[in-house]
Amino acid sequence: MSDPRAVARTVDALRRGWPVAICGKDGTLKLLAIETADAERLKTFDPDGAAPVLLSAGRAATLKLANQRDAATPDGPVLVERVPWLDFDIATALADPQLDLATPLKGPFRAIEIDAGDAASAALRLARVAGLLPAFFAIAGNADEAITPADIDAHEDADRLRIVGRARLPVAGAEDSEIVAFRTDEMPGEHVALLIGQPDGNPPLVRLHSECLTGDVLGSLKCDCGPQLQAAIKAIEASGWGVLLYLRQEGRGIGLINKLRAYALQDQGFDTVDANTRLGFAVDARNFAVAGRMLALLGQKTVRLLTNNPDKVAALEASGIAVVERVAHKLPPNPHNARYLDTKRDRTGHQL
Ligand SMILES: Nc1nc2c(ncn2[C@@H]2O[C@H](COP(=O)(O)OP(=O)(O)OP(=O)(O)O)[C@@H](O)[C@H]2O)c(=O)[nH]1
Ligand SMILES: [Zn+2]
Repeated sequence: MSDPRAVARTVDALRRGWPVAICGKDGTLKLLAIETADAERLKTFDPDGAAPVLLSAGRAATLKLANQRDAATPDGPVLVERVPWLDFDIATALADPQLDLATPLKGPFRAIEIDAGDAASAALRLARVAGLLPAFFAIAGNADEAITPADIDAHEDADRLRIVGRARLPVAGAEDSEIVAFRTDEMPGEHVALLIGQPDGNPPLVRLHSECLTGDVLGSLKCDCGPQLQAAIKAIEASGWGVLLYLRQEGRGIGLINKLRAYALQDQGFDTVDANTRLGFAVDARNFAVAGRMLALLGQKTVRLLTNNPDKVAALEASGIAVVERVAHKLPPNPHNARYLDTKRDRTGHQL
């Protein structure tokens, strides 16, 4: 029986810099997240200084470790051999690509075989759930308390979402609106839907908006999120009726802090795609099954979708929602987001 609450406890431990353990199909790994560790914690966790460093394939590629990996798992996690000079500071530099320009890495680093590959892959997923850099000290061996990869999957299971509250919410541009809030028992993020207007027999116009604190709240010009959010409310209102889903998937699912790390890499010249990859994340880590579940709970299984992103259409369809029309949602560029929009068009298949 998988236990999603165990993941909540594990995420909490990771963020406090405490060791955790994952028991996979092929072995158990005891893990210490590098981001929240320090030299003293490392000494307690690994008195012999022998724990290898677990990194993502994307980070390993930057470190030129990719070609040393087991050919059977080209996208899998990478384990870096621990040698005496690989101390806490060097491990931190391995973990965080923001430091690459300031502290050119020494090396040579050597990738070694991973026995507990299932647990290692799960550890990288867990880092994303915790909003941490995907980099750990990892020791193979037994642990008293360990979560399983299935626990992590259950933690993200959209089917566990339910409606927990609703109220009338007139908003600027759409006075006849109702807000509906969703959550699971385990996840801290509370997704909301704004139901705009009244059903008129036609499929609702639906917008899936992913949280962007910088764009939605602070008016960041680096992306198009803020204007897209406001324009979506207006477009739905003008169409008669529809639903805006506000999904708590900040930074395309990697969390605010990791998105800001991606921004720092963008300041160094990398685009939005390469920044995510260099940090060790997928280009898009969002789970749109969440949106499918929310629409199903609202009784809307057939929609018109406001998006330029064909992946959103495909993902909604895969979660059982019929998308009868894609409606373009383009906003004029500004000097700060022109490159971001070009990258969306050229590298992530957005129809712009
Ligand atoms: N990781 C990362 N996330 C970003 C970046 N810029 C914006 N975001 C996030 O991207 C999400 C918005 O997604 P977009 O890719 O802009 O657009 P989309 O939702 O895929 O597509 P549309 O429906 O066509 O707008 C929000 O969660 C933002 O926080 C970035 O440079 N890096
Ligand atoms: Zn944004």
